[in-house]
Amino acid sequence: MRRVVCPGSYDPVTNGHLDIISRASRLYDEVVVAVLINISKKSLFTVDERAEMIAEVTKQYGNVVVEKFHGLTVDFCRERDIPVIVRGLRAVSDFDYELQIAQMNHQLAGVETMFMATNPLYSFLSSSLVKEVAQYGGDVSGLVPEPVQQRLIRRFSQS
Ligand SMILES: O=C(O)c1ccc2[nH]nc(Br)c2c1
Repeated sequence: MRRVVCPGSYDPVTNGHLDIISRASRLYDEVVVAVLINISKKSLFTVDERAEMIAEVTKQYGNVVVEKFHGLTVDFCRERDIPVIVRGLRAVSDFDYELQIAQMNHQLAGVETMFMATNPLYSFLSSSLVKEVAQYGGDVSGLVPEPVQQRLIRRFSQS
């Protein structure tokens, strides 16, 4: 079974992420979306909320599973015998960092990284920017899945 992992913080999942996940789900037998638990980084949504949102918006693909992890991505891959990481590249500016991480992951554990060019519609998109816009009442429809938009509206109306 050809399995890949799509690691990230997904705080929250955006349509850019979903574009990569959906395309990977058509290329591989199973896509494991690995939500990073990073206690040193303040997040808007808890890791469980983030995982729930991803599971909700990917369930129609039928071959996407969502897991949570902390530590090195290559350790996650080793523990689950997953040989490939899939990462999106939004713009040239992503490449330097992503190449460095990919080379380190190969050095550490022989894990390969397959890069996918994100849909140009989402090249400007990041979870951080979406949160910033939503925090000030900006309309992020079309940038995040509808359930995520609703959660953003609720979250910022509470604060
Ligand atoms: O949302 C982010 O922070 C983020 C980062 C890096 C990324 N690469 N490809 C995608 Br889609 C992507 C999204």
